[in-house]
Amino acid sequence: ASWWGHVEPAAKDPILGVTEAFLADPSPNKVNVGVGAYRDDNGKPVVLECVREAEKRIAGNLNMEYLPMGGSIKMIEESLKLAYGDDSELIKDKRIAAVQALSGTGACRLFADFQKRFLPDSQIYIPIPTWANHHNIWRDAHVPQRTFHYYHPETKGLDFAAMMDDIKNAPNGSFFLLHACAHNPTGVDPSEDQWREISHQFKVKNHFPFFDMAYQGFASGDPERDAKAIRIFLEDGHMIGCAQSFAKNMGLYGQRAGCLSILCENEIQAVAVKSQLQQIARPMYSNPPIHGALVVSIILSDSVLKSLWLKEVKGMANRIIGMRNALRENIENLGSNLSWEHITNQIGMFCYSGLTPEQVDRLTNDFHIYMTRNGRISMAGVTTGNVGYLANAIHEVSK
Ligand SMILES: Cc1ncc(COP(=O)(O)O)c(CN[C@](O)(C(=O)O)[C@@H](O)C(=O)O)c1O
Repeated sequence: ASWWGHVEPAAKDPILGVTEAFLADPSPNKVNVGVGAYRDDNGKPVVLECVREAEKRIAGNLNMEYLPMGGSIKMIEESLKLAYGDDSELIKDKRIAAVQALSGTGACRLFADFQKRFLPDSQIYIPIPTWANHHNIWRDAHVPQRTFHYYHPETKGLDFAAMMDDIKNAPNGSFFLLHACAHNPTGVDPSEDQWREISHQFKVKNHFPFFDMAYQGFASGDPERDAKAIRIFLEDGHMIGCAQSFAKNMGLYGQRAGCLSILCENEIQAVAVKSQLQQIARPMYSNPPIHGALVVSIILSDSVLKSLWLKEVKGMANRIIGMRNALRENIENLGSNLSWEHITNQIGMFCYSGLTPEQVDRLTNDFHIYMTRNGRISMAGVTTGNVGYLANAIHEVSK
């Protein structure tokens, strides 16, 4: 008998499977608005100027040594300043346990495994809907999942009342997964006032907030503004966890550059927590990749390169905002009698269009347009060259 004859083919990943289907399509006017990867107005991937400059500085000073289990100290330092603030007292007081992670996915997984190991009876509340892979991550970490209301299908906005009910009704001291900005897949974020109410309720209930911040700078174009939710929670004294990614906002997708941080009561606790995070990493991948961490460190620690990065990330955000306006206008000009206001109300990489799975299938089969079946449109794939074609197809399948 064969060893692996019983192994079944895995189901297609709901997001990465769309990319595979797109690549396999020979049609010349195919459009990929599936995976959340930024494209320029020619539909091409972008390597930022600040990254190119960092690469020039690295070239010739090759270093292939192991990083420590916790990763690059410099990259961690710069990541924490981005998330917690340049002059954060918490950083000065060394209260943040932080390790370099394998991008945002790795940061979430490291946290989930840490949560399981040190609070084995805890569970986690995950928003409806959320990034598909969140469910896989906490499932594989064997942390039971609960859900909480987030998106309101009728208004295509936030279901704040239902969300607050779920927060109030959850057992005290529950873990909640929160998207810091640019919620995936809905593009719907709480307002600043709503974040303040959420933070207050989390204090009342002593809930634990775990922020997944995969798009800092990508939502509004301003990393400081996109960290507002985290800053509100920190001002209110919450102990938080935070997953950071440099995949989108620095275009380092394949470099797998990210950071996991856990705010502790004091330095002694932070040292203990960091040492345990390293013990989880060691048998998983031992230590993280060096190159992406070097690029991030060089850009964020050099004032000229950092301001170039800020300009470029704002440019990416602005192009997407421009495409939101263009897509909405194009569909409205075709005489659609549906409301498409949500396309410009929503923020970040994605538009939650409200198209049904069947309508999405028609977009793919009849128009060679690729998006996830939940109707999510990666706005980064929309260009001045394809926005008219996309609008027409959306109108055709939704009228
Ligand atoms: C909320 C959220 N958190 C974490 C990640 C992980 O990203 P990384 O590990 O590369 O830093 C993504 C990326 N999600 C996608 O953009 C997407 O939803 O299309 C895509 O990259 C993916 O992996 O699915 C995300 O949307």
